[in-house]
Amino acid sequence: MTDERTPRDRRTAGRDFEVDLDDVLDEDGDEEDGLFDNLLSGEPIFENKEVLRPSYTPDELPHRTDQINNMATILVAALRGETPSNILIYGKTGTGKTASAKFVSQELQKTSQRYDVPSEVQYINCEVTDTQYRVLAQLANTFIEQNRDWIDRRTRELEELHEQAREDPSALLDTEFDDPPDLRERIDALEADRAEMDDVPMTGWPTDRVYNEFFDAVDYVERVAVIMLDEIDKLVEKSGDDTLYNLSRMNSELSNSRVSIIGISNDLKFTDFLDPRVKSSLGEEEIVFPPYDANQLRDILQHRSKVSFKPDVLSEDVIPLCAAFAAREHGDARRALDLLRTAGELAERDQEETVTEAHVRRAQDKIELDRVVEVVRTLPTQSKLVLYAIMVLEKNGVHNINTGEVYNIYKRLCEELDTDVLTQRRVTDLISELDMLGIVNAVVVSKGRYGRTKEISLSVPIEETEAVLRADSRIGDIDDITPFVQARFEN
Ligand SMILES: Nc1ncnc2c1ncn2[C@@H]1O[C@H](COP(=O)(O)OP(=O)(O)OP(=O)(O)O)[C@@H](O)[C@H]1O
Repeated sequence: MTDERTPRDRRTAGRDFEVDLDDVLDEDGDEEDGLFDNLLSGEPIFENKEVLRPSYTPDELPHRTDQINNMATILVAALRGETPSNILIYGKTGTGKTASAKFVSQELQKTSQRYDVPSEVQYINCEVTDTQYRVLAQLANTFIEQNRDWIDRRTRELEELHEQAREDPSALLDTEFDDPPDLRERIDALEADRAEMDDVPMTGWPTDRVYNEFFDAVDYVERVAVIMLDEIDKLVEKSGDDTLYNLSRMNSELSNSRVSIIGISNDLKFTDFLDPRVKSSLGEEEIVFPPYDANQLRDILQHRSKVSFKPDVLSEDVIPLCAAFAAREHGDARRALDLLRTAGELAERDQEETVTEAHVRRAQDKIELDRVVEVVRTLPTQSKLVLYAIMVLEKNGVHNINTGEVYNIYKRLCEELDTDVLTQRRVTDLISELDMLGIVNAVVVSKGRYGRTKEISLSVPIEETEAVLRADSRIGDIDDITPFVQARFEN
C-alpha cells in the first residue's frame, strides 16, 4: 500500500498542536532548512558522546590495574564458594572507585556463570538509598525476585523429571528423590514457597521485619552475595551504622549463603564514626585510590576519545589542557571527561570542525559557572541573604568589604523579608562557609592598632549570582537596596 499523502499532509496528520508551517516552508511551499536541519548539517564532532558520560562503564581502566587486581584477589574467594573479606575502598571523587569496582563485579559475575558457581554482586548507591529500611528492602526484593526465578526454573525441571519417572521409575535412580510422590511433595513445597514470596513494601514495616525478609531471601539458596555500598559514608551520616552492623554479623547465622561487603567512600574519616566492631569487620581489607596526575588523566582521556570523537577532530593541545585543568582539581577523571565533552559540545554548537584549546577554556568557565549556580541555588535562605548583602555592596562599588558592612545590609534585608535576624557572630560563620564553598573570598587583614578585620569580596560573577539569588521567590521580591557605607579611615 502506498501513501498518497504529500509530505506536508504527512507532517500535519494527527497533529493536535499548532505549528506555523510557514516557518519551515518557504513561499513556494518548498522545504527550507528547519529548526534542527542546521544543527544536524554540520559535520558532527562526536562519534559516540555517551562514552564520555559518567554512566558509561569503560572496559579498560588505565592506571587502576593494581587496585583492580587487589580487589580480584580478595573476591576470588567467592568463586571458590568461600566468603571474601569485606573491603573498604577510599579515594577522592573521580578517582575511578565506582568504575573499577563495577568492572571487577562484572568480571566476577561472568566467571561465576562460566563455572556455574552461585556468586553475585548487588550494587547500592547509598546517596539515593540512604536508610537502613530502604537498603534492606531493596536487597530483599532483589533476592526475592531471583528466588522466584530460581523456583520457576527448578519446578519446570522437576515437573519434567516427574513426568519421566511416572513412565520409568528408574529415572529417579541418581536423584535425591525416592519415588514420584516424594518428588511431587518437593514440587508442592517449592510452589508453596513461591506463593509466599511477596515483595517488601518500600515503607511501612518495622525494620526488623524487613531484615528478616532479607535474611530469609538471601539464605533461600546457596550463594555468595557481595553487597557493594557506594557512597557508604552518606548512609552512615544519614542513619548511623546499624545497617553495617547487621550486615557484618549475618554470616554467623546464615546456613546456605554468605555475605560480604564492599564499601566505597570518598570521605577518609567516616570510619571514625563507626562502632569499633563494625569498623574492624568492614575494614578487613582497605584499598586506596590515589588521585590521578596530569599524565594519567591524559592517558584516560586518550583512551576514551578514540571511541567518542570522530578521527582528527581534537587539536593537539585539547587533551593535555583538559588533563592539566582536572589535575589541578585533585586529579578528578570525571572532571577531565566533563571538560572534554563540554569542549566538544561547544565546538559542535559553533559548527566548527575541530575542538580547540579555546573551547576547553570556555568549557572550564562553563563548568565552573554551572557549579557555582548549583551551589548558590541550594544555599539555605540565611546564607543566601548574607551573600545577597555582599553582592549589593559590590554592585555599589564597595571593595574589601568588612563584616560590619555586610551585617548592616543583611539586617535591612531581614527586616524587609520579616525574617529572623542572626547575630553578627553567626553571620561571620556563614561568611566563612561561603568562603569554603569558593563563593566569596574572605581574608583576615591586620589594621594595626585598629585590630584585625575580614576583607570580603565576591569570587563569582556578579550578574549570574544575582540572577540565581533572585530566582528564589522571597529574595526576588526585595526592592533595590542602596547601601549606606560609612566613610572609612584607610590607614
Ligand atoms: N582509570 C580510568 N580509566 C577510564 N575512565 C576512568 C578511570 N577512572 C575514572 N574514570 C571515569 O571517570 C568517571 C568517574 O569515575 P568514578 O565514578 O569511578 O569515580 P569515583 O571515584 O567513584 O567518584 P565518586 O567518589 O565521586 O563517586 C567515570 O566516568 C569513570 O568511567
